[in-house]
Amino acid sequence: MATTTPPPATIPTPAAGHPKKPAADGPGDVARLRDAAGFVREQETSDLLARVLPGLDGPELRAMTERCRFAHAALLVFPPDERTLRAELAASGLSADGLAQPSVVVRERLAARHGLGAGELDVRILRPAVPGPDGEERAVEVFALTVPEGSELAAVAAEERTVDREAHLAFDVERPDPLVLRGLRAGFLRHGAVADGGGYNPHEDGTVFYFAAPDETKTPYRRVELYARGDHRDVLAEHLDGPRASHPAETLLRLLSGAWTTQALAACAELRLPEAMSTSTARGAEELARAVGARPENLATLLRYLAMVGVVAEEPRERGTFRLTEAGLLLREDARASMRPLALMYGGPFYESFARLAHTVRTGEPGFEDRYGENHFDHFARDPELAARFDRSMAASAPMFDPLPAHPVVTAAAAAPGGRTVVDIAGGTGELLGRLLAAHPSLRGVLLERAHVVEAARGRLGAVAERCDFVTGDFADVPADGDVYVLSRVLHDWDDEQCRTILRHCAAAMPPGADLLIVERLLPADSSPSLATAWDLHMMCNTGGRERTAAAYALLLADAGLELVGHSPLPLEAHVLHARRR
Ligand SMILES: C[S@@+](CC[C@H](N)C(=O)[O-])C[C@H]1O[C@@H](n2cnc3c(N)ncnc32)[C@H](O)[C@@H]1O
Repeated sequence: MATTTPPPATIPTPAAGHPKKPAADGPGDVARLRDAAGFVREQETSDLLARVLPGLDGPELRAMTERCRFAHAALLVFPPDERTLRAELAASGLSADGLAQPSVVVRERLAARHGLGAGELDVRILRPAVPGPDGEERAVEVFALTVPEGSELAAVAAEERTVDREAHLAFDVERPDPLVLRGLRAGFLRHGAVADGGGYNPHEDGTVFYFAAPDETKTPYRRVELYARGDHRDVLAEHLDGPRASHPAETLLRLLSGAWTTQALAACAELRLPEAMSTSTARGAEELARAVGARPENLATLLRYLAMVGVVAEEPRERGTFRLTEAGLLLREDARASMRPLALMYGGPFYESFARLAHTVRTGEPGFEDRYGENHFDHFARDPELAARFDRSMAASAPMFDPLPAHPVVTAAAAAPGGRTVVDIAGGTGELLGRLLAAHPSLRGVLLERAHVVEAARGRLGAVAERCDFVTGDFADVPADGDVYVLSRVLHDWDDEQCRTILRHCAAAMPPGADLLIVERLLPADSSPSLATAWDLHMMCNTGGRERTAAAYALLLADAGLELVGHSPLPLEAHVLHARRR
């Protein structure tokens, strides 16, 4: 599908005639069209998905088959003129009377590939219908590049016919919504397909996601398309952000301008732009500028950038007006697990410390300490406003705690007679402990924190604070006699030696049958992309800590006389590790 398609041009139906000989080597276009039609006619969606994505089977294949259906196979042909194109279609058993539209996208791709001006190329698109094995509505998508007799474009045709770069298979997504699209996309990527561009077509009100098929794919088609009716640019932004085949300099330019995204999000939060916007009604830059106290022209520039990264969306039917996306909604102060404080932290103090990353790599000293002259916890402790913002920014990831009240260690403690106690070590403002106590009225809690954080936690815990003791202290003060000990996002703040000390304090305080739950992101054992890899850099630069693999945590635990008995995933790529005394 084209991302932008001008209005249709009608090509008059020619008198029937014999197609001319192909202008180049390899199978002629009639044979290629006939093969494509046969392919479309025969394929069952389920079989085809399994061939496109080898390894896809069982419930995942069934789920995908329920959500998308094979819609067309596409190919590029090279007729010398319109009349021949129609004759070739007829000779291949395809309807020759459809409307032909100019195809902007394929024309531009061809021009870029062969170093030609797009104006020199006439590319049309037709979609003759071909029913599937059970009469399903399908088509062959035919792109036609006009290659007049004797034209120099014959060389282009010869190469394209051999490599068949425009050939692709397309699946229409049934009842598309962000969840379904993310699931399908994840399935494609998991089975070796690679994101390869896409776009939103306002004329058709449809969103297309392109993939390069996996190397082991078992069809002759190397590209696959998922097509979803409607405007799904939020999901598309994620798709386009992934690894793409592009010029190396383009890759680097995108990476080098990454800091601008951090600052655009921080500016958006600072201006309280999300509070002035809605997800349903689009507003123009002038109106928004009045609402947030900004200069309209400059705000329009910021809005366009924010639209590019998917935080706002430009209204396709009314250019220059913008609405908030689901991601943008999270930057509102009053959103559940608001990310506004995080945006201000990453665009503020942590932005400045990251400018010292090379210093950290060279010397081992955290960039934060080089910039502010002290450890980041001490620095925040001396600035109540900053401390409150840091505490709230930690709460932004609180959805990762959602499954923890149902963790077997917690439910067993809650079900045990006599009332059990959960000790949350460096528990912040009690985001996690509060959830555990609210879910299990039989549990009591102890929150150990630094003085200023204890005060904030007392205020935040509300009614469950009655079942909680607040202890001001250090890691050396871990209370004894608890049943479940929690270390959530604490160990990654510290180097290995400091972690051993913290874990030894825990082990010394834990009665023999007690459990320890550790919440952290785990570095993957291989080089697969993960949030932990990014936060590994963040911890190194800001706290002198690090993210670790499960195996590295097992070793640290063992050094403190503890044993890792298992771990399970949590939302936002976090994990909960379960340890006991050996
Ligand atoms: C990254 S936050 C994690 C907070 C909370 N556990 C969570 O997951 O949201 C780390 C916490 O460690 C606390 N902390 C730092 N140094 C500490 C120390 N020496 N003793 C006790 N707590 C400390 C900080 O105040 C901060 O709240």
